[in-house]
Amino acid sequence: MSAPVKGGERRRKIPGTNGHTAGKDPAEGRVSRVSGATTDSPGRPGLTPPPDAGPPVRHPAAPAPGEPLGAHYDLCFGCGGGQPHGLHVRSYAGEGVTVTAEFTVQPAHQGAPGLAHGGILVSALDETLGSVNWLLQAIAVTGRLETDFVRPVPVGTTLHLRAECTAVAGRKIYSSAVGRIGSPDGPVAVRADAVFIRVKVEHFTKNGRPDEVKVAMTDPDARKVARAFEVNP
Ligand SMILES: CCCCCCCCCC(=O)SCCNC(=O)CCNC(=O)[C@H](O)C(C)(C)COP(=O)(O)OP(=O)(O)OC[C@H]1O[C@@H](n2cnc3c(N)ncnc32)[C@H](O)[C@@H]1OP(=O)(O)O
Repeated sequence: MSAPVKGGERRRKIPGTNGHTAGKDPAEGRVSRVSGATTDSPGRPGLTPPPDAGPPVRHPAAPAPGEPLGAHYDLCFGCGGGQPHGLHVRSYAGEGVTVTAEFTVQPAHQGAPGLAHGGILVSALDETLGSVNWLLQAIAVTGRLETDFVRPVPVGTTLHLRAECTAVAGRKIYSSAVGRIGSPDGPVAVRADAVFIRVKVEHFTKNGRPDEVKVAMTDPDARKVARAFEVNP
């Protein structure tokens, strides 16, 4: 199912495309799968923006490029400081509607001996992609996330992630991300495309634990609260 591509990296063969991805990966300087070939299933909402999608617009109140985004919730597995075995992803606003992030693989994150578990890598991608929504000042949850695992990631590696919003259509926010080993220019280990769906705070109070949402909303860090719950579409 995979076709070899440059540098020994492999990409999924996309049905009907002769194995080539038509799109440009923002981190690779080519057209993204999101805007090019589709992996969408018939009758299922997918990762290809519809024709009426527009470019993402960075919100005027978005943090400046280089500014750390911090955690949106202390107990978040991806970014929270209160999860001993969490990922402790550190993310930073980038130019435009982009985010960079770093995640160091710990022994608690292993799948095979000495190597990161694939689900952990997806979580790091999800966290980074989710942080991009803050630059739109949008509260959104992951609807769909598709990942290519390109290289194994050893324990102790710092994964350098970069995510970019590529399109917005109504409540749908389309983004892509890449994770590189050891440095922002290192070899690609993982890539992902995702669609996030804007939600209101009721998504968390109705589906989660309302009392804990209330407590989180009293956090003295007003920016954290706004990022997590208060910026509504
Ligand atoms: C708070 C700060 C966060 C910072 C970073 C966090 C990083 C981590 C992010 C996460 O991991 S979030 C947790 C994982 N995700 C979830 O738990 C979401 C679970 N799913 C849902 O709650 C609902 O399915 C969802 C809110 C996504 C959609 O339900 P709705 O009833 O609100 O939407 P609806 O079904 O009416 O669909 C709205 C639009 O989204 C589209 N859509 C919905 N689900 C989709 C999907 N799965 N894939 C693609 N598109 C989807 C749908 O086709 C439609 O498009 P159109 O407007 O064009 O008609």
